[in-house]
Amino acid sequence: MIHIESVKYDGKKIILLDQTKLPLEEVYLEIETLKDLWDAIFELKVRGAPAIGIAAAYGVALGASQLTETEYVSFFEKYEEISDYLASSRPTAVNLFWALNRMKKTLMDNKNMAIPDIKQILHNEADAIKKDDAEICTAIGEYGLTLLQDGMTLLTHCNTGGIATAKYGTALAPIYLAKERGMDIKVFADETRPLLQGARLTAWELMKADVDVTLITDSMAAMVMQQGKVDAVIVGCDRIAANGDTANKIGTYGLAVLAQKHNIPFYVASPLSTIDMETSTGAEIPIEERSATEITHGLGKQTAPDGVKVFNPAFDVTPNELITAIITEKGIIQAPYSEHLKVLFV
Ligand SMILES: CSC[C@H]1O[C@H](OP(=O)(O)O)[C@H](O)[C@@H]1O
Repeated sequence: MIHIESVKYDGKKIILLDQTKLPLEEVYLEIETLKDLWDAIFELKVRGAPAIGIAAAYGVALGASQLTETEYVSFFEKYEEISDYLASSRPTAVNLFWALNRMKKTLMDNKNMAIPDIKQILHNEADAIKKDDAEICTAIGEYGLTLLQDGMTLLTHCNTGGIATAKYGTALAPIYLAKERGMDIKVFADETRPLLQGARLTAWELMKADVDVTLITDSMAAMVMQQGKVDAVIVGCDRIAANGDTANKIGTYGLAVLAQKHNIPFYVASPLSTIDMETSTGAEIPIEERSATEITHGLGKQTAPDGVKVFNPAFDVTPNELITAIITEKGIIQAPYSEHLKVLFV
């Protein structure tokens, strides 16, 4: 697999692969202000729960590096403003908050250090979050691989590949490892309306890795399952509640219902950083609602009448009872999730 780093930081600027330009252009943005980073996260120039967390970690490191406060109390106050600002960019992917919390803890754990040293420590911690994520996604790939057999066809939704993480991705990680080990795995990729992450990003990523991928519209998923063409569904996630209810890209819940109807395993691939034990059920997961124009003017072309009412939730919640297993870096978790997820955090 050709690894593309979608988020980098050199101490003065964050370099982001602009995912809104794919698949036609590979454009890298040089982000030097917090507003530009906030906008990049909100506009999905950087996207995917783990990648959002990594970008936010570099965001507070960048913001801290630009602070002029020379003593801890005022430095910390300004730092909190930076962190709270980035936390307001998108509400659903818990990795954003997990990364910001880890960075703030690092700052507080080093409050007796000199300010210049604190700034370097924050940079190092953000690098560690990225490095950890690459190892975590590799481990998710290894565990996910144990669920795959040569000749299987998988269906996936949205984009959960290398560009959404530090490497390999989550749901795509086992697919990449299978390819690297010479296994014959085929993939149906849902285009994933309205922003088409599946068509624009997953199809692009998998073709670059020479994986056999077939693009379908979201509405075709039912038919390919009905025709017996899908051996398993594997998706990513943005937040898993303590009982296993899972928020993921809009359309995921429908796939889970279809998978149950057709007796097809439904797997969720998730780093522990996307499991939110503070949120007890899916009903409490904040679901981002996005602008009407993403639907009425999909990618710039008007396809609906002016003034039409629109509902545009970016995510939905799959009840835990529809999930066959959750693939994490610590192993494959099955129901009862309330019991089995808790064990991961002891
Ligand atoms: C490993 S990516 C997880 C998750 O993030 C995506 O959402 P978005 O494209 O809005 O950032 C999608 O829900 C993926 O499954």
